[in-house]
Amino acid sequence: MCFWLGLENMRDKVSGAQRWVVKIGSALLTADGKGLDRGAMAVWVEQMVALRAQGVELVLVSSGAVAAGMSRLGWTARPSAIHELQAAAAIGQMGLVQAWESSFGEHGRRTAQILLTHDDLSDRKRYLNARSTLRTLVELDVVPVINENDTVVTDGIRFGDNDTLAALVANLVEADLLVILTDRDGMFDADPRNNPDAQLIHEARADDPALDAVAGGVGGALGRGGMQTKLRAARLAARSGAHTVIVGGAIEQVLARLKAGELLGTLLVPERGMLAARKQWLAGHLQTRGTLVLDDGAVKALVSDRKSLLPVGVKAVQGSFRRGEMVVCVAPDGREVARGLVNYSALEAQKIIGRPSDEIERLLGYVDEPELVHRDNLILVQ
Ligand SMILES: Nc1ncnc2c1ncn2[C@@H]1O[C@H](COP(=O)(O)OP(=O)(O)O)[C@@H](O)[C@H]1O
Ligand SMILES: N[C@@H](CCC(=O)OP(=O)(O)O)C(=O)O
Repeated sequence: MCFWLGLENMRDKVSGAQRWVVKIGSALLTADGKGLDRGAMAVWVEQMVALRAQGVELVLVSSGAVAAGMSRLGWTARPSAIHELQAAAAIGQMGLVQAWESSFGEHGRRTAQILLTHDDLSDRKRYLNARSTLRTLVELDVVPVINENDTVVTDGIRFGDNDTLAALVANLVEADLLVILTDRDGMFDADPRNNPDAQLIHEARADDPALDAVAGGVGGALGRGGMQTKLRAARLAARSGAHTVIVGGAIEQVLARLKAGELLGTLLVPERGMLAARKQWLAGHLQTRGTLVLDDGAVKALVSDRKSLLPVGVKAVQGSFRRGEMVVCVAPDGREVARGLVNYSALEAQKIIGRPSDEIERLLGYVDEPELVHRDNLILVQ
């Protein structure tokens, strides 16, 4: 079976990527169940700090809470009772974030803990809230360390779904690259545990149906998802135009070498570019809930200058919508010019339209964003 795309410039997409989501699985982080592998963590941190110094924005998705908790509790076998796994995750999460915090701290870097669920990211309002927190953290030069909130959902600990969570995070922060570090060198054309002759797949299209057959098996003793969830994650990340690399976390200087354009692991390529993918996602998925009537200046700012919509350029608000819902933007003559995800509810929007953004705090008592609709969340009607 041959997946080689023969596209030499594909690795440029990896080395040129400006925003990376790096996901590290339990199998790697916990040295086969003997607690957190702090030495390995320090080596990845060193590389992530170097990437940051080269201008790469980083978000880390770290598994390992259950495994770290099991080791703190002295449990040698993974329990099957979900409530025990949840308790282990709650205990282990403390050690996990402490370890990342102190390791990044040695390089003068700060970290922040974010616990998310898939449901959080399918709810429009929570999606925008998570997005603005993460954007702000990245702007503040802090590395967000994300795990699933295992106390309130159990999919992650049942199915090893942190791969999917990492892909959803890649969509959320509009990453151009998702790097999934695992205990194998990448995706092989058969499960290497049972097939010693299995060959590493270097490159493939994320949507190639032939990959389903090779990613069939489930994961190891600590990790749970195996290649299946990694492939699903790559496909999800591809929906917002991100490339995915599945690669061995133990490979020496793995992140630094990927940045240098070296051919490591398995590169899964999206079918569409980032902007086209995001606009298609916006266009396809949402019902509209209201209308914003713009003045001529705002129409020009959106259509000719490709800017965000600020409250100052809106003359009227129609309909009833909440933060995160889709609204239609019309010109003074009623012609639709764009649609997008709105940052404020209809009631809030009523209070801030026609006003400069620096007055939002005085008018509402808080500020979510200076824009009413951010240009990344806006599709122009051609
Ligand atoms: N085609 C394949 N190529 C590589 N690994 C595979 C494949 N199919 C199944 N696997 C298994 O997936 C495991 C990695 O997944 P998992 O245990 O969930 O790790 P992680 O904790 O890193 O998410 C590997 O150890 C490997 O045995
Ligand atoms: N939230 C869980 C992650 C579940 C899991 O097994 O994920 P992974 O090792 O990435 O396949 C934990 O931190 O233990």
